[in-house]
Amino acid sequence: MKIAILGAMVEEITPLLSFFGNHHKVSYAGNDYYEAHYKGIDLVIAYSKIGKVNAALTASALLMHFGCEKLIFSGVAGAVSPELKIGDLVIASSLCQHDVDITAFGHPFGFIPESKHFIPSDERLNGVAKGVAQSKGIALKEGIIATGDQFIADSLKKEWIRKTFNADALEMEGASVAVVCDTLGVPFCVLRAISDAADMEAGFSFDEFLVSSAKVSAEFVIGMLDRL
Ligand SMILES: Nc1ncnc2c(CN3C[C@H](CSc4cnccn4)[C@@H](O)C3)c[nH]c12
Repeated sequence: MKIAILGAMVEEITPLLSFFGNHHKVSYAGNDYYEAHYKGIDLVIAYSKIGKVNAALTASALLMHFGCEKLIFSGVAGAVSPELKIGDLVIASSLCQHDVDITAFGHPFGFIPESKHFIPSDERLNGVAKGVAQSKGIALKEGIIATGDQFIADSLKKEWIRKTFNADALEMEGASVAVVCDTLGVPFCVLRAISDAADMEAGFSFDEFLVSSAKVSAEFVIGMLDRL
């Protein structure tokens, strides 16, 4: 089994590279891919750089060039649901693009013709995650994650996203990874730990909690590998 573990920022995969110490770096199409092995699983670990375009390119390379058969995204996110606090884990039930707007042609926000409005994650991978959460006594919220090419630091924008997409968390890469994996028929899940509340304090909160929240997500992903 060959599994991809993808982040957007180097901080999101650093805990993974530390854990899987014995890795081999392959540079390809503008990214560095780290190959490792863990309990009989071949791993390819990478970070895409920020945003939907970068994430789509790296996810495509992981599947089409490296032949990964499953993809797990690990990283941080802004909270939309008031239940979610810093460090809390959320796994996507489905993902959408909050910055897609062709409503002028009668389409709902986030909808592109011949595409899915909300892309569903793989139920089996999500089930593994829930099992890990239960066995470790960790809270894991399953909900809609909204993706867009904007760092949201504004309660009004955040509220619009919550109202328009019923989102529980937001970030900048998940839905594009979802489109790539769903289109290529590769099971995926998107796991994120909360780094901020996507409000006017978001920038400061993000800077303070990026590293610790990225570690929460990465450690959880490692726990999932033991159950795959
Ligand atoms: N409030 C929020 N809005 C949108 N996305 C997020 C995220 C998730 N990641 C972090 C990072 C922010 S941009 C970036 C740019 N420069 C430095 C650091 N981060 C981007 O990869 C998306 C956490 N909180 C978010």
